[in-house]
Amino acid sequence: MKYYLKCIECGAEFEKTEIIYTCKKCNGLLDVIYDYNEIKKNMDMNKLKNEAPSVWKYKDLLPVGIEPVSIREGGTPLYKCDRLAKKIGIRELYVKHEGMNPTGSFKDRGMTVGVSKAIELGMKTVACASTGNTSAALAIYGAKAGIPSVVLLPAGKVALGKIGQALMHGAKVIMIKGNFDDALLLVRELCDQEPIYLLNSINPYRLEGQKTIAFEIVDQLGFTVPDRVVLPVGNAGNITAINKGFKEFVTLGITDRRPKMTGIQTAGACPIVKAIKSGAKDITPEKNPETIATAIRIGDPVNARKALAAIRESSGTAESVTDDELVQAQKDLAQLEGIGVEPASATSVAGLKKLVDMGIISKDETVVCVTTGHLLKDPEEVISVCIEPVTVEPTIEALRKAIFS
Ligand SMILES: Cc1ncc(COP(=O)(O)O)c(C=O)c1O
Ligand SMILES: N[C@@H](CCOP(=O)(O)O)C(=O)O
Repeated sequence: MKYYLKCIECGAEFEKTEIIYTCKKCNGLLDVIYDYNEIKKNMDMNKLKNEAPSVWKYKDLLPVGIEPVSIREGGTPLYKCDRLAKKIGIRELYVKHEGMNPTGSFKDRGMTVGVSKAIELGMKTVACASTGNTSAALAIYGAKAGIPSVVLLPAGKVALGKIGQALMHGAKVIMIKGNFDDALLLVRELCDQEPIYLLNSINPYRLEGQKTIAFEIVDQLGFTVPDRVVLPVGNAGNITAINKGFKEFVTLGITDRRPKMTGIQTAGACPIVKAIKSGAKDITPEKNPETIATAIRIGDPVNARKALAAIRESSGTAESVTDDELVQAQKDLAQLEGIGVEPASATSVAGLKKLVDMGIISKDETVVCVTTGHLLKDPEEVISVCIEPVTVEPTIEALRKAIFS
């Protein structure tokens, strides 16, 4: 398949065989560009309409030419959430639950493509910085591929389940005395100096896997497009990737419009929201991001330039929510719809509610919220925000008392 890398800033083009993460001329972010006419010519519409969704269903739009390193990622449920919609006050709400991926987050979509690409390029070791989920996914796909993985985590700020995954799947886990942004700078330096393949979202190939969320949403809505997609934003790769997916379906003539991309951050870590609200060209990095949603505790999102463009060109918006608001949304998802998510994921629903209350999102819109990670990722947060279980003597009287009084 024909494709190449193109700088989003200066337009410089690079061969698909080059091992680069940013533009060699201006250091801008890179995009993967395909020959859409060729893809269109060879597109199997019958397969597209009838095969069950999964990342590799869309392999004609993915930059991998080998048998992929896969553990059946994607094909996550799109739930119609009428009780939650009623509580928020909108007509039609869906939740795309990415927590149902093999490692419990959307990162698997990126890593199945990213680690496959590493193998195709002949790389022997992979690495990332992570707030947790990226490291879990890298460890698992590295294990499946049979190559070592190195993960740098901000010490003391990663949810337990994610560290457990990275350790058990055999990654070299290194705690950095700093935040995620510090860890990312460090791992970029390492990968520039050593033959280690960087698989954070600055790697344009990894983001290609994540655009399949858009393809699946269209697929699962019977080849229609929602008015709006709302999702959490941290390092800002996912909102960029999903927007690219929707754009590609329009380019290929599969759909005829795109949803408004709406990014949600927390009040303690919201550089993208501030830039959108002020109309600034760039973000101002935040030095000390802080939030209960450790997955998006990020002050200097590396994909900010792509994400700001995605939000603006899709006529979307961005909003911040408090930790209290996201915990309430996490409970609503769990108790009204049976959808268990980690704190960062619940920002999508909290943000939707806030934007509906503010009158910015119309009650008549069809909205898809993306819930990015599973509840079991962060059991400590769950325990800290829920009522403690009661302990009773093993008698029917004590049991009755505990239940009925
Ligand atoms: C659970 C979860 N939700 C949301 C995000 C934010 O995604 P992105 O960094 O692509 O903006 C992340 C990671 O950053 C995450 O782990
Ligand atoms: N939440 C992310 C942080 C950024 O990872 P990225 O590689 O997608 O930029 C994580 O899980 O580590």
